[in-house]
Amino acid sequence: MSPSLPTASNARPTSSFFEVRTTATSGRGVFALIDIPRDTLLLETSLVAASAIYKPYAKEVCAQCFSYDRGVLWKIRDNARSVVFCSESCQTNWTTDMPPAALVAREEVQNLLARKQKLWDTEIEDFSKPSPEAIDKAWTAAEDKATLIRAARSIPSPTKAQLKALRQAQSLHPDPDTIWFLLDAVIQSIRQHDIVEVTADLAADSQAFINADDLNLHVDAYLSLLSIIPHKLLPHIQPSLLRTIQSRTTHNSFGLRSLDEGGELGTAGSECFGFGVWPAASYWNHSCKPNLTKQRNGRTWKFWTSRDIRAGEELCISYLGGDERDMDTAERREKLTRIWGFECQCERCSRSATVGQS
Ligand SMILES: C[S@@+](CC[C@H](N)C(=O)[O-])C[C@H]1O[C@@H](n2cnc3c(N)ncnc32)[C@H](O)[C@@H]1O
Repeated sequence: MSPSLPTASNARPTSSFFEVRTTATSGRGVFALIDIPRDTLLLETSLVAASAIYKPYAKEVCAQCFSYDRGVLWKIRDNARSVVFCSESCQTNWTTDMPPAALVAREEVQNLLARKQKLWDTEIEDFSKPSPEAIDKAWTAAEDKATLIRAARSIPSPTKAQLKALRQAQSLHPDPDTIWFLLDAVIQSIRQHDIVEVTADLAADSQAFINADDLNLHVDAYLSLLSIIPHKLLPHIQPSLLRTIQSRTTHNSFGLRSLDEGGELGTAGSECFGFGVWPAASYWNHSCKPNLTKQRNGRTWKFWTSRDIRAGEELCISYLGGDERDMDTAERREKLTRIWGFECQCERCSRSATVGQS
């Protein structure tokens, strides 16, 4: 019997090629169960927990397949929902896949953002991550407001305090990238019921916010969503969902990049116009000498062996997307620590740390 390709539709991937198990230094990793020849397709997954296209690219990236053509504006537009498409079939697929209330929710968010013309500072200078206690405190305070807002929107005669909380939430200036990402998490959780459990299994970051402002942006986006989206979606906007997805994003995101330029297809040498979380693809550890290559095709990520693999070897991708080839150990470690927040323990780095190679 030939090894089966996992579908990885709704759980930690299992396959006759590999298994997920605990490593000595890097949490869980994926290990080959058998010898695997070069160029073998090991995993194909299109299950996305949430994704976002950065605001400057909103008219240049297809909302369905993430196609990007060097800044060309796509002509098929749905301005009311702030999405563009590279083809009519992408528009049809995107629209058909959306629950009707989600389409209305996108309109409400777009209306809100169009009214609030705040210019967002992209230069981040403060990198003091809030502690887990500060994060808990902020969400607990938000929950008190959320209870009032939910009541103001749901009961026939809300109290003054409930109406005040609703008005305050409606006057917030949510950050576009944050509110679109959180709304997408809510929409995906409606479309795929077990996505929260699947995402919760991923490596968590207890300090997932860049700084206190970033934490506030998330809380504000949560309260804004509660204050404007259709009633039908209110029960789906739960802090547990938003906190789960947010705390998994830093360790498990894949950059959305143009597919047409240098380096490994879909990863390096290209512009990054957004990001997303593909849970089944989030168990590969990083290696500075990877034995897998990855490629995105539309919403699907595929992973292949880039050389012959022996049973028992760990299967790794490069989080540096090919840049690792031109960097020395110190540069690689610096970049992985800065962007991904871990000190690389891969074989190449560990060897060079002991024998002084790059
Ligand atoms: C996408 S997850 C990979 C799976 C993860 N090890 C787990 O247990 O779920 C990325 C996280 O794995 C760990 N990791 C991945 N590659 C590593 C490496 N080369 N050295 C040390 N830690 C690594 C880091 O904590 C990183 O944030």
